[in-house]
This record gives sequence, structure tokens and C-alpha cells, in this order.
Amino acid sequence: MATLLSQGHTQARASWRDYLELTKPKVVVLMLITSLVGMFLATRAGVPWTVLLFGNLGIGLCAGAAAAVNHVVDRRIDSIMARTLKRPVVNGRVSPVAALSFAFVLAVLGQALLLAFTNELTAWLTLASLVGYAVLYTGFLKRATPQNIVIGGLAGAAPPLLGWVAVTGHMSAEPLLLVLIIFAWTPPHFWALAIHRKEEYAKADIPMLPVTHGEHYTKVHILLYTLVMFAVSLLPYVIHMSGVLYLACAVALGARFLQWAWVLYRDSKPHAAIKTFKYSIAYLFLLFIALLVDHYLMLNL
Ligand code: HEM
Ligand SMILES: CC(C)=CCC/C(C)=C/CC/C(C)=C/COP(=O)(O)OP(=O)(O)O
Repeated sequence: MATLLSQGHTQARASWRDYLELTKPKVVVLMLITSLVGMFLATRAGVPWTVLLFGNLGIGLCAGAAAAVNHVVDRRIDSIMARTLKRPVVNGRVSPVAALSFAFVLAVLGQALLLAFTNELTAWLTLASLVGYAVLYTGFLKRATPQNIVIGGLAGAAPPLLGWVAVTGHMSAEPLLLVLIIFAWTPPHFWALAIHRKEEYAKADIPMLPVTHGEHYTKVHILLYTLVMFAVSLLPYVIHMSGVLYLACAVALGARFLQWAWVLYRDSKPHAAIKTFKYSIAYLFLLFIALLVDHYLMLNL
């Protein structure tokens, strides 16, 4: 039934909420916070308001476009998993053609804004992230290998670099460090959820790590990636990009993440997997806020 509906049998008229859902708005908002911080950290002077507004809008529209393509390409898988069963393309409220047209409009608008208000490098890097997530991860990696999210994670980790380059016009070590933090954060973020939803991924025949290698193996890797993430998160202080306030926050937030990864590994609390996943989101948000606050404190010292 779900497949029938997704092939164009519209169940009810789509509302703007269905189109908003296609863009994975909560994920994109957190990405925009990281790109915003990338922008602010790129300069000691103020960020031009045009770059702040239209740069982030451009990045957000392109990320939303990639998410909408994901909804179309994954509609069969999404119809099998309880978590994604009610998505607008699965339940037929938005047809695949309408969703793809929507994605196309968002991507063109986003690229136009980036070209008009930032620079060519930002537009190219954002396009590469869009293709990386919508085509490489969604079209191939997700179904091909349990390392899917490690490789595909690069696209989602890009926003701080996009923000930085939007301001400066060139790449440098500092934003790549921010990308590296998110890159190392992605496996614990996602595999914790994948443990919680293991049966659903198995039912949909998606080779996520807990399905192919078991829960224990996944928990060991969550712990290892969290350790790497913890170490990488200290580097902004080590290279004098951030100060003591950031260091204190990175240590405290990272220690808590390690604690969750340990609890998950030892299975010592109920619902540890979903709680670790939820904490991962709070962690990334707070870490980037710490980077920002620290940046302005250092400037005013
Ligand atoms: C390849 C990389 C990534 C994968 C595979 C992934 C996977 C997921 C999945 C499957 C969910 C859905 C959870 C649910 O609906 O219950 C989710 C939620 C979320 N992800 Fe990620 N994620 C990735 C990267 C990122 C990045 C880079 C960010 C932000 C910088 C992010 C932020 C979020 C947020 C905020 C949520 C919660 C959304 C909500 O509550 O609706 N994710 N992630
Ligand atoms: C231009 C730019 C910055 C692009 C980034 C695009 C983007 C929105 C990446 C999101 C990462 C994410 C939520 C992956 C989960 O996909 P999934 O298919 O495994 O999860 P699902 O089952 O919830 O659909």
C-alpha cells in the first residue's frame, strides 16, 4: 500500500508542513548553527550581514534540497521502518516528482544566493556536499557498506567550512578542524540510533553496523570514535584558535559523551542507546556555542 501511494496515488493534499518535513528542518537548523559559528570564527571583524543572512540561507536551502532528494530515493526503505513510515513521499501526500521539483528549486535558489552574496568556492563546496549526501550517501553508500555513514558523514560535517569560506573566500586549517570534529562525532551520533533501531534497519535490508557486525562491535566503535572526537575537540585550544573557556567546555561536554559511550558499552542503564543519541545532539550544539562565546571573550580581552 505504501509503495502504491508513493508511486503517485496522492492520499491527501499536501500542506506546507509536508514540504518543510522534506527538508529535515531540525537537522538543517543544527547544521546552520555550525556554519554560523564557522562564519563568526573566520574573522576578528564583523561578518557582513549579507553573508550572514544569504550565505546561511543558501547553505540551508541546498541542505534542504539534499534532504528532499533523500526522501524520494529512500521512499521504499522509509515505508518499511516505523520511524520513517509517515514521511510525506511514503504516505503519498507529496509525489516523487513534486518532491524532486521542490528539491531542484531549493538547490537552484540556494546556489544563486551563494554565488550572488558569497563566492564561487562556497557555492562549489556546498554543491559537493549536496551531491555527497543526496547521491553518494543516499544513492550508493547507504545500501553498500556499514561504513556508509563514516564516508557520507563528510557532507554533513561540511557546514562550518562552508560558513568560514563564505566569509574569507579560501580554505584554511581552522575550519577543517571544525569539520573533523563533526566528522568524528557522526559515528557515535548515528550508530547509537542505529542500535536503538537495529531491527528496523535489518527489516529494510540496510547494512548498518549493528546489523552487519552486531551490537557489541558497534558499541566498541562508538567508544573509540568518541575518544577520537574528544581528542580532536581539544585541538582548537592546542592551535590557539580558541581559549580556556572553550577548553573547559570541550572537556566537560566530551567527558559526558565518553560517560554515555561507556554506559552504552557496559549496558549499565536502560535506554542507553537512544539517550546517547539524544546527548550527541546537545553535545554538538553546546560545543559550537562554546566556540562562539569563547571567540568573542578572547576578542574582548
Ligand atoms: C551521515 C551523517 C549523519 C547521519 C547518518 C545521521 C543520521 C540521523 C538520523 C537517522 C536521524 C533521525 C532520528 C529520528 O528521526 O529519530 C538524525 C537526527 C538528527 N541529526 Fe543526524 N545524522 C548525520 C549527520 C548529522 C549532522 C552533521 C547533524 C548536524 C550538524 C545532525 C543533526 C541531527 C539532529 C539535530 C537530529 C534530530 C532531528 C529530529 O529530532 O527530528 N546529523 N540523524
Ligand atoms: C549542502 C549540505 C550541507 C548538505 C548536507 C545534507 C544533509 C541534510 C545531511 C543530513 C545527514 C543526515 C540526516 C543523514 C541521515 O540520512 P538517512 O537517510 O540515513 O536518515 P533517515 O533514515 O532519517 O532518512
